[in-house]
Amino acid sequence: MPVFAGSELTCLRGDRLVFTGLEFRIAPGGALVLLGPNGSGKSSLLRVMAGLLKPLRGTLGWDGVSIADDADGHRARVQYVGHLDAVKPVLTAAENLAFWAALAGAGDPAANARTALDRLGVPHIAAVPGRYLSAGQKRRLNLARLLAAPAALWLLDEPTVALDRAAIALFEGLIAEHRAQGGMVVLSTHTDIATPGGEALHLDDFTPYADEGEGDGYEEEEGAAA
Ligand SMILES: Nc1ncnc2c1ncn2[C@@H]1O[C@H](COP(=O)(O)OP(=O)(O)OP(=O)(O)O)[C@@H](O)[C@H]1O
Repeated sequence: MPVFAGSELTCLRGDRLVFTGLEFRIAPGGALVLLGPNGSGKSSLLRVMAGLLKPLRGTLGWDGVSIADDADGHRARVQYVGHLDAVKPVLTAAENLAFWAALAGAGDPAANARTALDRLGVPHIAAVPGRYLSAGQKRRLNLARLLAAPAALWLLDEPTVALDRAAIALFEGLIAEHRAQGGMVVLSTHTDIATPGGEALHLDDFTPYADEGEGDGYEEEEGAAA
């Protein structure tokens, strides 16, 4: 059974030490909920977990194999939904999803796209260009990626922002289904998202003391986007 784990993780953004000595472990069917105030490092940790940001120190492993030694394998098992929109404005909702499905190697990307939009309760937006979608519709479209391009590990940055109550309930059902099939979920949130049996990880438990950093701590990373 694969286990996704991080050990002694330290993260630097610009010249700011965001967290240090962070540990986590997640098994098939598991859920990890990242909690903490603004700026405590939830998005940074998700990006580290996705392999998009290199930790300053520490290791990440999947089934005992270092992610650093198997970047392609890790990319294939991860679906990362950040809070910046990944919706291409000139493509329709269905084309956006089919693009993601094709990238993940789906046999019939258009069919995956249709099914995913149905499951997210928005089949009617299939032919609507991304630029005309409402904030909540865009969010549903981003989450539909999880179904159109399936992956074992879902990494979700504030996934319920802009969602209405019905969509949140629907999304909680999708998480439960994914976990029941052995999938894993890590998500950050400032609200309650039902993840029965999930574990909470409080980022502020790993915040270094102020004098451990250097400078003003707000120097931007080279070529980085949060
Ligand atoms: N590209 C960047 N360059 C420099 N510093 C950054 C960059 N991105 C984030 N940071 C800093 O890293 C720290 C952690 O930010 P992060 O976005 O991970 O926090 P968060 O817990 O997700 O916050 P929120 O709850 O507001 O979304 C913050 O102090 C932020 O200013």
